[in-house]
Amino acid sequence: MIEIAGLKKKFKLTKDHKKNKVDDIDPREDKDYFHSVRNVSFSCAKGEVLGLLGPNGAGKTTTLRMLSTALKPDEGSITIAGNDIVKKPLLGRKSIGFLSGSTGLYGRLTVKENIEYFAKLHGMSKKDIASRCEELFTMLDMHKFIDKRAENLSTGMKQKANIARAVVHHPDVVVLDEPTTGLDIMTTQTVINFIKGLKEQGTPVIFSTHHLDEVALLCDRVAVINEGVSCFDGTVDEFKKAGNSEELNQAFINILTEKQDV
Ligand SMILES: Nc1ncnc2c1ncn2[C@@H]1O[C@H](COP(=O)(O)OP(=O)(O)OP(=O)(O)O)[C@@H](O)[C@H]1O
Repeated sequence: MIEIAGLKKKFKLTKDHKKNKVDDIDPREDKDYFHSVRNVSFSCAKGEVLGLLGPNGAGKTTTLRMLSTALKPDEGSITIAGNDIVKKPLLGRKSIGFLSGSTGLYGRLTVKENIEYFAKLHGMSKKDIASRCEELFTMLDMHKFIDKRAENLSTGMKQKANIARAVVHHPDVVVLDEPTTGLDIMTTQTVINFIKGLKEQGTPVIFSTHHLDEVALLCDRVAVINEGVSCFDGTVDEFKKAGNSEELNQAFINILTEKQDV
């Protein structure tokens, strides 16, 4: 179980930003700071998949980077099995498997060498590394390219390898930032099946997406962020009810625009 409560994160504005400021000021901007995340709360229990939704710039990536401990929240708590990982970031790094757009691989190493290397960094034994790699290479359909250098991979192969890297240490919670963006249909399906597999194993999964068909296929819960503030957290059925539509895209638009009587 992971519980996120009252997260806030602001960034100091640079001189360049202030200089290039346009008239249409974002409500999240004050004199010196941009308040990317102003009040975000949601939770995801064992065996649940949560879809994190929001328009471009809503604060999803900033929120997920706080869950990964890459960013320290200004306020709020992130609790996994009773431990606040904001206060215990090392424990957080162990507990969370995080995939972001900038998750990287060493180009000169093969895929297998990369995954083994990150497993070693997590202190896994040789035996555990061998069995975990075999499991992940099968789940993510990677066997055909595990001996290729990472610098020679296609976008889809790279993403699968990055996912394997993110979860190699059996994290308690898996957090994926737009895991299917830019992938072809076959690779998207493999990633969707992989998330289903994590769910079956009881691992809570939180992923951000702009694709509501993925929410329909995978999610038990939905959290919506708009301009850095949580505006919905509940089950998929509650989401449809709150958005007054059986159709997820329409429910999402209605929740954002509060036209819930449409
Ligand atoms: N380091 C930073 N300094 C200033 N502003 C930032 C910084 N990082 C993010 N922001 C701003 O915070 C807001 C939220 O960004 P974030 O990347 O979290 O949004 P998002 O919901 O993931 O968007 P998208 O769906 O487009 O990926 C954006 O307006 C962004 O420009």
